[in-house]
Amino acid sequence: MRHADAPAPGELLGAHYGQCFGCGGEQPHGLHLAARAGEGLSITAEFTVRPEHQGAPGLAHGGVLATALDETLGSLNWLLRTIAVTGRLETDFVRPVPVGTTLHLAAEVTAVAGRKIYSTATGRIGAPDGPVAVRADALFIEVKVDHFIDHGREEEIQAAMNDPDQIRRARAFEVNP
Ligand SMILES: CCCCCCCCCCCCCCCC(=O)SCCNC(=O)CCNC(=O)[C@H](O)C(C)(C)COP(=O)(O)OP(=O)(O)OC[C@H]1O[C@@H](n2cnc3c(N)ncnc32)[C@H](O)[C@@H]1OP(=O)(O)O
Repeated sequence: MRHADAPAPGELLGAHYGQCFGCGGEQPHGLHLAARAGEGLSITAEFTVRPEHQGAPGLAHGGVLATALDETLGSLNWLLRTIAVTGRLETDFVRPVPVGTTLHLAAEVTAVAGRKIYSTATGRIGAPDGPVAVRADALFIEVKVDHFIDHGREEEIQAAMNDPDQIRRARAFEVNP
């Protein structure tokens, strides 16, 4: 179920953590992916491929495209208000994606079973109805916030926990404030 406090359809989610390689504004080479809440348990997002994202000359690196899918799929957890991490990400690379392309991503939750959240995403070239370049099926696993506190490097964990902005602090860990 979509959480009662989930952002309204059309609302931009903003970065969940400034240092996130997928969405954070403080990562100069990051994807700066912008995700927006959709209807039900769905998300749309956009990401423009920059020269620092290349694999082959003039083309996006496949791992970067997988990151864009992972980040979009991970954003679904904000609609559920569930803390979860990627357990499995199965990716199809259908078309090469040139530098300069804006990839239009769409993701939705397909099922939830206990701690397991199943979801799927596509990335299309140039427009929301453009040709499909990438797609992925994912399994996210719900975790406690201790997952990050126990495994994350101390200095970043402390900095995130000491953030005086309650909403930003909660979102760094994807916790319901
Ligand atoms: C200051 C810092 C702030 C940081 C703030 C971050 C906030 C977060 C926001 C994220 C925003 C988005 C960003 C993108 C999302 C990432 O990229 S997350 C990062 C990448 N992922 C990881 O690092 C996860 C690493 N893996 C793990 O920690 C552990 O393997 C997991 C996933 C927690 C699972 O371990 P576990 O809790 O012991 O669970 P376990 O009992 O083994 O499995 C539970 C169930 O899942 C199934 N399962 C587990 N793994 C798999 C698998 N790979 N395949 C199939 N089934 C599996 C099990 O079979 C089991 O099924 P059932 O028996 O219940 O039917």
